[in-house]
Amino acid sequence: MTFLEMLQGAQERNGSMLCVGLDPEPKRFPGALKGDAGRIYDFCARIVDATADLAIAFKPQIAYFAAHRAEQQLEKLVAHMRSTAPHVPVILDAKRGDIGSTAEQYAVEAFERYGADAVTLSPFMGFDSVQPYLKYEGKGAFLLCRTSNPGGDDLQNQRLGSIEGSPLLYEHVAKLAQGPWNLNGQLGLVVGATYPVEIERVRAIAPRLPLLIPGVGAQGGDAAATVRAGWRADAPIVVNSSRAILYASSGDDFADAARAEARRTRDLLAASRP
Ligand SMILES: O=c1ccn([C@@H]2O[C@H](COP(=O)(O)O)[C@@H](O)[C@H]2O)c(=O)[nH]1
Repeated sequence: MTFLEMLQGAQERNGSMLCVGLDPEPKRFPGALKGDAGRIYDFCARIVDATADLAIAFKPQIAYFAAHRAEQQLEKLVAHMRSTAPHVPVILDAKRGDIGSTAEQYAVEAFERYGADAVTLSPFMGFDSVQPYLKYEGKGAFLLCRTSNPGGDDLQNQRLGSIEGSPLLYEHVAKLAQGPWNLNGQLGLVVGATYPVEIERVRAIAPRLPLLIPGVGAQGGDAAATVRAGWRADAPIVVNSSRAILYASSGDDFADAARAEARRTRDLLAASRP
């Protein structure tokens, strides 16, 4: 089954556009887990168990594991997701981007070591930095396009020509991903929920691509405006929330609180569909 087929399946089965982001910070863990980097797996597995029937995808952010020397816990966590929620795809948020020979190693890391279904990539180094990932049949890759952070303006909103009407950089990335770069049909784009106008623009350029949309929850993006701008029946949107779900409670009820916040967000997204 391809990544896109998995996404469609999870969207229908769980009635969801919500991606549960896994950004574990031991200092924010509750109770007996607090401060213990050796318990990252335990914390995340509880979140996975509590939200598996509410999510279109899980998105572990690799930095939160690597920073704590917890790569083996990430491997174990992906194996746990496979057995608990085999229908929910795993997007490894790694934002890789390097020359082809190095990209090949990053692709092995994402798809063979961790067994992810999709990965996030920076398109900044061009097509040969993306190509190694496309050789993995059925695996997905989301290219950073119009990111959720304010500094995204610095490059992504620059015009590529001097005349009025020349495309902005993020528009050009969307065109490449929708067209000539999409060799395996599994490319998608990252567009921030903090910029719904740009989501609408990306949707117009790339009507058939899945969009990974971080920025609701802790970053304050407008969930309803996001769905209005990006939703299409035939191209999933994957709206990520990490901290707002993971740290919905700092007490021993953290998994129940995470479930309640995930359900609230899933239902808000569903109710905002045009
Ligand atoms: O443009 C982007 C691309 C990726 N991210 C990642 O998404 C989550 C957001 O976490 P929240 O706690 O929901 O704010 C995090 O892993 C980022 O690295 C993004 O925020 N914006």
